[in-house]
Amino acid sequence: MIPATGERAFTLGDLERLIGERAGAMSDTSYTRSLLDAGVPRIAKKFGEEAVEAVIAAVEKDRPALLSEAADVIYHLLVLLHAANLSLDQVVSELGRRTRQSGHEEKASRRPAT
Ligand SMILES: N=c1c2ncn([C@@H]3O[C@H](COP(=O)(O)OP(=O)(O)OP(=O)(O)O)[C@@H](O)[C@H]3O)c2ncn1[C@@H]1O[C@H](COP(=O)(O)O)[C@@H](O)[C@H]1O
Repeated sequence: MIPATGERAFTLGDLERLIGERAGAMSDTSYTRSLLDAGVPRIAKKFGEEAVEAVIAAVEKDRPALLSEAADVIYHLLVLLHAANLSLDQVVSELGRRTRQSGHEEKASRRPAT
C-alpha cells in the first residue's frame, strides 16, 4: 500500500510498487503503461534523455532543475528496470556487494597497474 502524503516518507520502494500497479492500467490514463507499451529501447532512450537533461542542469548549476531532472531520471530508471524484469532489491544488493571495496580499488583491480 502506497502511503498518502504526510503519513510517512515516500520511498523508492513505494515508487517501484506504484509503477508495478500502473503497469496494469490503460495507456490513455497512465504514462507508465504507455512507456511500457513502447518497449525497452524507447524507455532506455527516454532514460538517456532525462539523464542528459540532468547533466545540463548540473553543469549550469541550476539546482531546482537538477532536482526535478534527478526525479525524472529515477522514475524512468525504475520503469526501465520493471520492463527488463529487474527489481530495485536486485540493484540494492549489487550496491551492497560493492561496499566490500572502494571504487578506486575496484577500478584498479580491472587492469594492471601502470
Ligand atoms: N514520477 C513520475 C514521473 N516523473 C516524470 N514523469 C513523466 O515523464 C514524462 C517526461 O516528460 P518529457 O517532457 O521529458 O517527455 P514527453 O515530452 O512527455 O515525452 P515524449 O514526447 O518525449 O515521449 C512526463 O510525461 C512526466 O509526467 C512521470 N510520470 C509518472 N511518475 C510517477 O508514476 C505515477 C503513475 O503515473 P501514471 O502511470 O502516468 O499514472 C505517478 O503518480 C508518479 O508518482
